[in-house]
Amino acid sequence: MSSHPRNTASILMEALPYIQKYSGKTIVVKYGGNAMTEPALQQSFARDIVLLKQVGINPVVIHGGGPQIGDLLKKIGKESHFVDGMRVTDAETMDVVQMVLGGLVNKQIVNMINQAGGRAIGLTGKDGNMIIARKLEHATVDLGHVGEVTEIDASVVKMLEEDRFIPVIAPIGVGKDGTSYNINADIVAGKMAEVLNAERLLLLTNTPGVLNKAGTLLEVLSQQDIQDLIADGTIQGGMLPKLTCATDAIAAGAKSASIIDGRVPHAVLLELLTDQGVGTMVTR
Ligand SMILES: Nc1ncnc2c1ncn2[C@@H]1O[C@H](COP(=O)(O)OP(=O)(O)O)[C@@H](O)[C@H]1O
Ligand SMILES: CC(=O)N[C@@H](CCC(=O)OP(=O)(O)O)C(=O)O
Repeated sequence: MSSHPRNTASILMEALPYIQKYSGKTIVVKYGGNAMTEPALQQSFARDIVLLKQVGINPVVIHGGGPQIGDLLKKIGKESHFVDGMRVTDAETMDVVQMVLGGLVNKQIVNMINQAGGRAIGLTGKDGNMIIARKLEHATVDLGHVGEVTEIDASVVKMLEEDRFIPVIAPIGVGKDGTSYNINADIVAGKMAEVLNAERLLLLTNTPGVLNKAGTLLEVLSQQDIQDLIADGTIQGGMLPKLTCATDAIAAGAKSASIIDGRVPHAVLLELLTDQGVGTMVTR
């Protein structure tokens, strides 16, 4: 006997309690540069975001664009260097970061969401003095214009949310003196989730989630697990800022943070509105 294929009614019945649970709540979604490479996946991401808004949930999109910054740097003959998952950012690189994140990538995502039937507004952290930052001091390397968030004024985000818009935010901060800062998008997403008191924080990336040394997906991670996995080198590179921000968001009151596989079509809907998870959930 073959099992019955899932019909629309059963899918909707499964989604309904989740829609009720998240109705009127904010969900911060970090859309990583590695997860946004294929047009079909971009469209399914945009559809998911629009659908959330249409059923009364408030998505706030924070995007990355590391590979896209790397591509333009390469075209002008500059190599990318990363330390602990952070791009070493001299003044010229900072200009490229602003062009790529604030211009190209931000407007591509805005356009995708609008094409899918939503009303997205793209901003950087400079708009409305939203993301105030200072230089991130690293113990051994001068990271240049890499910033850390000192303050987020989310009033513009709240205003947009209430007015049926979907905010799409590039992780560029500004110092009190007007200096521009390049901030890892995961960190911005985590801080934004804290400030907005978001119900969920989803970080979309290009792996199934957090993997152990044998390459097996770790579906749930506690704070202690994370410390152990960082200490033994299992978690490294681009995964470090994700788990730092997940840990910080949870310490600040978020119930959970999830690192999910952005290569799975409709990953956002699957993670939020079905019983099935698509990655790693970080808990207390
Ligand atoms: N334990 C781990 N499990 C999964 N990925 C890991 C792990 N440790 C390091 N990584 C790396 O982190 C990367 C994801 O971070 P990053 O490249 O910054 O993605 P994004 O652009 O989505 O932010 C993965 O592609 C992988 O190379
Ligand atoms: C300081 C720092 O590293 N900033 C990142 C900002 C973009 C980002 O975070 O992009 P992904 O999410 O696609 O990795 C960068 O320059 O690549």
